Amino acid sequence: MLSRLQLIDQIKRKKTFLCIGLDPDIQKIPAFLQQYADPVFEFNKRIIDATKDLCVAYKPNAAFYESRGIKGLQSLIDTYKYLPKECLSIIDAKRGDIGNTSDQYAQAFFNEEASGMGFDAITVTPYMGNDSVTPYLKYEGKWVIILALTSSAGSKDFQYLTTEHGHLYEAVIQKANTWAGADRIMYVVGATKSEEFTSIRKFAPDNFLLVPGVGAQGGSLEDVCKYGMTKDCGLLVNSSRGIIYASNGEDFADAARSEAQKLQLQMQEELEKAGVI
Ligand SMILES: O=C(O)c1cc(=O)[nH]c(=O)n1[C@@H]1O[C@H](COP(=O)(O)O)[C@@H](O)[C@H]1O
Repeated sequence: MLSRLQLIDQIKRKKTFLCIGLDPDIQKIPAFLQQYADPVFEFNKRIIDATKDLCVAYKPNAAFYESRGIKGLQSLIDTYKYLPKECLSIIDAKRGDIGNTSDQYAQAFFNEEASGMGFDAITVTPYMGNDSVTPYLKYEGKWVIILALTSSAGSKDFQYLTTEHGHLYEAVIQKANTWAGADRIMYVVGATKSEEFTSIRKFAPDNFLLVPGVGAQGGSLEDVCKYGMTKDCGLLVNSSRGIIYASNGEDFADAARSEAQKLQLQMQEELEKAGVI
């Protein structure tokens, strides 16, 4: 469990708000790892060892594990257990279902005794509304990260629809911030949408935003910070492929470290510019 204060303290101490996405595609990880009993876990372990001082969060995306069946689930459990306790552990599961079903999803990812996994945070879709999200918020101290404005091109299909409360993504933020436990809600806003951060901050002045889309998807870290950073930082910026696949040779962990370091140095500059540190 990681409180808001602990998260902010870690950001200031490490001078970074980097979240590293652990999205290991078995086809893309270095071939020499195939000699290990669990190549995916070995890959993640080495990435984590090489980067843990440069980031404040790790985000395994469930798809990359579930696609490998039982073996993948074991890699995910072992990866969860290996994550440094000081870092925020986010399971990127993008779940959303009726309350009775969400209870089971929440147990799967939050209740370590039941499932072997006790992540600090989970990504969820808001489409089914309050009763689909409250089962996650019921877990004291856990974070719920709601999709608001995604980095995908398809975000324009629904998220920009006009409602009486502004665009749909703005209505989502206004509504979710009234729910019990809203102080433990973060929102996903894509780095590719930096021009929208100002309006998002009107409705979510204090919430942390999880921002994927720098690196492989081309979002600008500088713009995200310019429009989205708060006095407490308020941002977790994710990069997955840009870091974990920096090399597919034996030096992959060193290469991942140097990509993470580049982002950390830019983040330090932004934190200094904004007076956070
Ligand atoms: O919820 C997410 O993390 C997410 C939301 C979004 O709008 N866009 C997005 O790319 N993501 C995830 O963030 C990661 C981005 O990976 P890279 O593009 O490789 O850095 C992937 O795990 C995506 O599933």
